Amino acid sequence: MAKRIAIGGDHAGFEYKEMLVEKLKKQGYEVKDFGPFSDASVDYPDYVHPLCTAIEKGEFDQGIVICGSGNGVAMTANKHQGIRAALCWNTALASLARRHNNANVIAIPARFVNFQDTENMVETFLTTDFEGGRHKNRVNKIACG
Ligand SMILES: O=C(CO)[C@H](O)[C@H](O)[C@H](O)COP(=O)(O)O
Repeated sequence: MAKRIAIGGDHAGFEYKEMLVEKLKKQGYEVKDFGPFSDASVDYPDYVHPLCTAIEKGEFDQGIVICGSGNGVAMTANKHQGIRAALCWNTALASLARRHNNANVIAIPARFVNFQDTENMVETFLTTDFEGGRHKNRVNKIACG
C-alpha cells in the first residue's frame, strides 16, 4: 500500500509545497494537500491543525509542513499530542528525526533552504525507519497531559 502523506503550510511554503506534491505523486505516494492553494498571505495554524488532526486519527502516515522559517508550522504541529514534528534544514537532521525521534511530521523552513535540499530532506524523512531500542522509552516520554 502506498504511504499516505499529508502536506500543508502557509504562503511562504506554497511554491515548495506545490513542487513536492507533484513529485511525491509521481513517486507513487498518496498525497493530500491541506493547503493553502495560492501564495496569498494566510495564517499557517488554519492549515496545520487540520493536517495534524488527520494524522492523529490515522488517516495519514506522515506529514510535511512548510512555512518561511519552519518554526510557526512546527510549533503548531507540536501542540498535538500525537505529533512529533521536527524542524529540519539538512538531510542529517531529517534522518535523525526519524531514527532517534520517530518524528511523524517534518517542518521545512522554505526561506532558508533551497528546493534541492528540501527534496533530499523529504526523501530521507519518508524512507528512514525509527531505530527503536534506547530511543523508544525516550520517545514514549515526550507526550504529556
Ligand atoms: O511562522 C513563521 C515564522 O515563525 C513563518 O516563517 C511564516 O511563514 C512567516 O512568519 C510569514 O511571514 P510573512 O511576512 O507574513 O510572509
